[in-house]
Amino acid sequence: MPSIPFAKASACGNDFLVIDFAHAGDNPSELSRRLCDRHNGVGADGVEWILPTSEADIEARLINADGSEAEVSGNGTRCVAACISDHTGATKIRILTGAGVKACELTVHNGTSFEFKAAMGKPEIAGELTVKTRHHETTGIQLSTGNPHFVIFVEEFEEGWQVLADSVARTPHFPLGTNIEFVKVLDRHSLDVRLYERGVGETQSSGTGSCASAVAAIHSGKCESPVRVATPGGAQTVEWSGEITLTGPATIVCTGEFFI
Ligand SMILES: N[C@@H](CCC[C@H](N)C(=O)O)C(=O)O
Repeated sequence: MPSIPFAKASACGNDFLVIDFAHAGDNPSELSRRLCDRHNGVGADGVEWILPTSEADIEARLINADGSEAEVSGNGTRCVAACISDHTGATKIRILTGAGVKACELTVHNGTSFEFKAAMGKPEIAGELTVKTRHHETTGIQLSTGNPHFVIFVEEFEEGWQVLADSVARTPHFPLGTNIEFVKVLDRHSLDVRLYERGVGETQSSGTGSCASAVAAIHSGKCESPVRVATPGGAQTVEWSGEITLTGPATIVCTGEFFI
């Protein structure tokens, strides 16, 4: 039976399959959709397809659960780093993504659980934007942390926030789509965040989303670096002074074979 070997890893509940690109076949987008299907596949928020490169230790190409390609994932990059470290014992891993090389440094290791501090580059802050949808007018901060984000500060997470996020992301303001973060400021160094990701929907956590939330909070004077970003799946720490660094866990959950 032809099959594809995979590793599944989770970073604060944001789960990824890490697979050699040699198995991607001629339609990686369709294959990723099948693999990520939570009922008929392995189940994941995305696939990190890995391949050799001369520019870093490894290249990782991210395909979201819906088959769309994304520039980078903060959590997915740490999941790749965990798999590489598990195989080679390396403690410093440079990963080429669609948003440049991300350097990951191992900070904690216990069995199949890892923690890395990753250099995530410089954010590009487009600024405040008001988006009108059928029933709402929503103001947020539009920025890129390698991929697109729209950060909305809220007092409380209102019921149905996922529906609002979906309709905001579909407006013409975001021709390439966007990830949406609803952000509650807890104090000068901590946030509570809910995430609605491009190509996935609601997720437990997001690395680039945590970076975007912290950068938007610091930029608008609500917080100071470092910022602890709590999400339903767990917490990560974001530091920002020029470059962003992101510290968080990644656990290898299982390995297996997907029958094609
Ligand atoms: N969960 C990720 C972001 C994954 C990519 C995103 N869905 C997009 O399309 O930009 C993270 O941890 O950063």
